[in-house]
Amino acid sequence: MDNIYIEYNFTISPKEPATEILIAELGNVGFESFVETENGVTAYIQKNDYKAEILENIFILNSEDFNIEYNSKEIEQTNWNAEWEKNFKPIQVDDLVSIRAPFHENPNLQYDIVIEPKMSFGTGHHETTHMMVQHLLKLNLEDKKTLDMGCGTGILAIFAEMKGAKPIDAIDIDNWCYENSLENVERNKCTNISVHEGDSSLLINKKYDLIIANINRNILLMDMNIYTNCLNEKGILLLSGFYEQDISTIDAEVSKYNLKLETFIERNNWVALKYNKL
Ligand SMILES: C[S@@+](CC[C@H](N)C(=O)[O-])C[C@H]1O[C@@H](n2cnc3c(N)ncnc32)[C@H](O)[C@@H]1O
Repeated sequence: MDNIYIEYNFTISPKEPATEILIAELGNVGFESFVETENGVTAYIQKNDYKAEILENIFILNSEDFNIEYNSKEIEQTNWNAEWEKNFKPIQVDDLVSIRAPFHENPNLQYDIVIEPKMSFGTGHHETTHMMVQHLLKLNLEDKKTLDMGCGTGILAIFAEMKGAKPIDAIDIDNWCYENSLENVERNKCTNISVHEGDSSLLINKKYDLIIANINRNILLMDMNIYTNCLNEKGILLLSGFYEQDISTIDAEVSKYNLKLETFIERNNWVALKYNKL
């Protein structure tokens, strides 16, 4: 019985950011693994963990902003790791950074990030993560007190430490991401990162030289006053998780707090913005 799984194929439109939300929800109800597909995601749950409420949860997720449909089938699981290895391809950013799973060969670039994402977001495959790594690459992070808000797998905090940032707080609202970040921090032998489970309520009386927040448009707009309040003078704020057409709304909000947009990167209509505090 243990190796009988139910495979769910979800079709999600538009695909982002609903895929991320769905993966987090499915993780909470016992799904074990996820493979992103062209139109959504395929997720697996052991048959003996399956409960009828799962379908209700998925139904609740449908909203005016996105639509999720699915079909499911029972499968006999043979070698899950082999499936995983087939589907998680290593990533390279600007020929300087490699992001890979422990079972991939090290391509020996300047920076080598090893991530076992399991159910968390943050393998470098997504445009937003890729662009945040590109921004970080260009910065001098030596001894910069850093916050990675919405850390997912911990990838950006880990890269910030590799570039000399310290101390670093990595925060995620999701318990799975918290656990996964702890594992990845250890896997990359990082010693300057504290991982916390929670949200912006953890930021009272905190101060940083650099804040990295790859979350989504609505959370960023909602919490911007708190993030910017934590930023030291001349500090840097990197934001991603939204589309090019959202720049004016985000910029109107961030500009209220004495920050100036210096530059941005765009990739497949996703953007990552760099702000300086005046
Ligand atoms: C787009 S992922 C980014 C992951 C990683 N930082 C990266 O760049 O690949 C966004 C993360 O933000 C987390 N998140 C969502 N809302 C949050 C909130 N209000 N406070 C903190 N984290 C949040 C999600 O659980 C998710 O792991």
